[in-house]
Order: sequence, then structure tokens, then C-alpha cells
Amino acid sequence: MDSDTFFLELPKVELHAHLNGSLSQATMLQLKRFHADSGLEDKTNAFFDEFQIGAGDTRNLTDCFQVFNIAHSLTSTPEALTIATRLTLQEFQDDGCCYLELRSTPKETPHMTKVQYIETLVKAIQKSSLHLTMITRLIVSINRKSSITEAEEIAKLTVEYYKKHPDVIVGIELSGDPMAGTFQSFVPALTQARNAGLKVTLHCGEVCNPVEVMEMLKFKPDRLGHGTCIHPKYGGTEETWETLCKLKIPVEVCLTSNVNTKSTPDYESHHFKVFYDAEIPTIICTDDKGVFSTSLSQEYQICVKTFSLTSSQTARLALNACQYVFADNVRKTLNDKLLNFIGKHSL
Ligand SMILES: CNc1ncnc2c1ncn2[C@@H]1O[C@H](COP(=O)(O)O)[C@@H](O)[C@H]1O
Ligand SMILES: [Zn+2]
Repeated sequence: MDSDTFFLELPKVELHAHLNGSLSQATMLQLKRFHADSGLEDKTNAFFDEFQIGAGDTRNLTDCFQVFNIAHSLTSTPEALTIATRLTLQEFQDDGCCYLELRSTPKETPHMTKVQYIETLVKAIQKSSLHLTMITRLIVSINRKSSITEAEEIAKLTVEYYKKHPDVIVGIELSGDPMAGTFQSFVPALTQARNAGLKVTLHCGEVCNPVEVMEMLKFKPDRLGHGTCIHPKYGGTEETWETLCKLKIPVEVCLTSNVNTKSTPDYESHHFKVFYDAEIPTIICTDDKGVFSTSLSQEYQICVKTFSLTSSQTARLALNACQYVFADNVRKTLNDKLLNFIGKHSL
């Protein structure tokens, strides 16, 4: 089996994918066509090409967050959001994902309320599940730019819809521009969701802020996103690193995202290796496959080539990821799928 086929066929678990950052060029074009056909205003023409961020880009991290407005303007009606979700799920399956935890931030737009946003995503996932073999679950996002009131409103809605659709909604997360807002102000909203049974994941240490990283670690989320600035070599402190090593919280690492936003200078110096060697549970993820022109099989391939992992180590990385999915009732199915792949290829 050639290398590309191996990475494609490896059954993969994607645990960190933002819907609006995952829209491919093909999906964006379909959405533009839908806008034209329905007579809806399309504001993206002038900056459509701006959507993708590459390693040589000169934008700073805060500027990078502007690109999401382009995607948001194409997913502001329930119909467009449904199309975006359906096409994105199909692309993850086509890339060999057997399980996806999709995340997205409920937004109020001129065409829908936050309630409709969540309902639309739940319905689109349920409908896609009828013909996809990939299993999909939803994590609801809170943006760090939200007010405390808005964050609590989203947490309340998430709990309400989790009770109605525990088969779809599995968690809540905090994301958005890491320079905006403070983690502490979102603790009451996140705690409310956690107390209702939802799992929690936090974007943590995407920029250097050891005080906030400590606060997040003490909160003991179920998973962390990125974890870039936790080890002292990467802008963390002895305390942040020792705490992570003690708690062994699984970390969703997104190599291309970190390189392209300059959180990490290059692939070779990415913190993946430090985590891997320290046996911190590490899950390879895409973050925003559309914005960063990547895919999960490509992220595995980059990681394996950069850090010289064997095929057996690679397959075990994918196998371990199954342990950290938020949907407890599918873990065994995923585990068996991976073990079957490992057995079939004598890995
Ligand atoms: C690059 N690293 C990142 N760090 C932090 N938050 C990020 C992110 N990439 C994406 N998002 C968050 O996801 C939203 C887009 O998807 P949804 O509209 O929710 O589907 C962005 O607006 C931002 O809040
Ligand atoms: Zn992210």
C-alpha cells in the first residue's frame, strides 16, 4: 500500500474541527451558488481569496480571525448552514474519518436565532447520519468575545438541546481569538454545562499566557485544544508543564493550524513531539481544514514524516484517539474498527 493510501484508509477520529473553518473551496462555491440561486446577498466576492491562510502569510493571529467572517456570511440562513454541514461531513468521511466531533458557535443572524442555529445543526447531522458510515457528534462552541450573559445563554441552550438530543450533542467548548476575553469569566457557563453531563474542551495556551493556562488546568476539562504554550520551551512554566504531566489531560493538536498562525515557527519544532515523548495523550486534528487547506489524513502524514513515526506507531496514535471521544457509547465500535485495521495490516 502506498503512503497516501495508508493515511487515507487509516480509520481516523477527528476531535477538533470548527464547522465554519472547515469549509472547503468547493463547499464555499456551492454556498455562493446557493446564494445566487436564492437571490440572497453574497458579500464574499471581494475577499473570497482571502479565506485561506498559509505558512508564509503575514497576518497576525488576531487578523487571522477576520477570515471566519467570510464563511459566516455564507452560512447565515438555515438552508445554507444545512448545505455547509452536509458537504463538510461528506468530506470528512471521504478523507477516511470514522468519527467526527464537529464544533460550531451558535450565532444570531438576520435569518435565524441561536436556537434555530443549534436546531439546524442537529437536524443536518441526524439527516447525514442516515447515509454516512462516519459517526458525527456536535460540540457547541462559546466564543471568547462573547459577553458573560451570551455565554450563559449558549450554555443554557446547549443543556436544553443536549437533553433533547443526547445522541447528537456531547460537549461544550471555549474558542475564538485567544487575546480576547478571560477564561475565568466563562467558568460559570462552562460549569453549568458540565454539571448537566456535557463534556468540556478548552482552547488552551494557543498564545503565551501561563496564568490562564494554570486556571484552565485547575478546571480539569475533559480535553484541551492546542496546548502550545504549556511546556517551558514553548512559553509555559515548570508549573504548567508539571500540572499537565500529572493530570494527563488529552490534547487535540493541530500542526498546520499552529504553523500557519505562527503559534509554532515550523513543523519540526511543534510541541507534538514533547507531548508524545512525555506520554501526554495526544490527538491529531485539523482545526480548520478549509482555512488551512488541509485534511486529517494530511495532518497524520505531516506528523508521521516530521517525527519519523513508524506505521505501527501511527496506527496506535489513531487507536488511542478513540479513548478520548466524548460519545461514550461509540468508543468500543471505534476501538474495534482500529484494531481490525491494525490486525489486517499486521501493525
Ligand atoms: C486557528 N485557531 C483557532 N483558535 C481559536 N478559535 C478558533 C480557531 N479556529 C477557529 N476558531 C473558532 O471557530 C470559529 C469558526 O467556526 P464556527 O463559526 O464556530 O463554526 C471562529 O470564529 C473561532 O471562534
Ligand atoms: Zn480550534
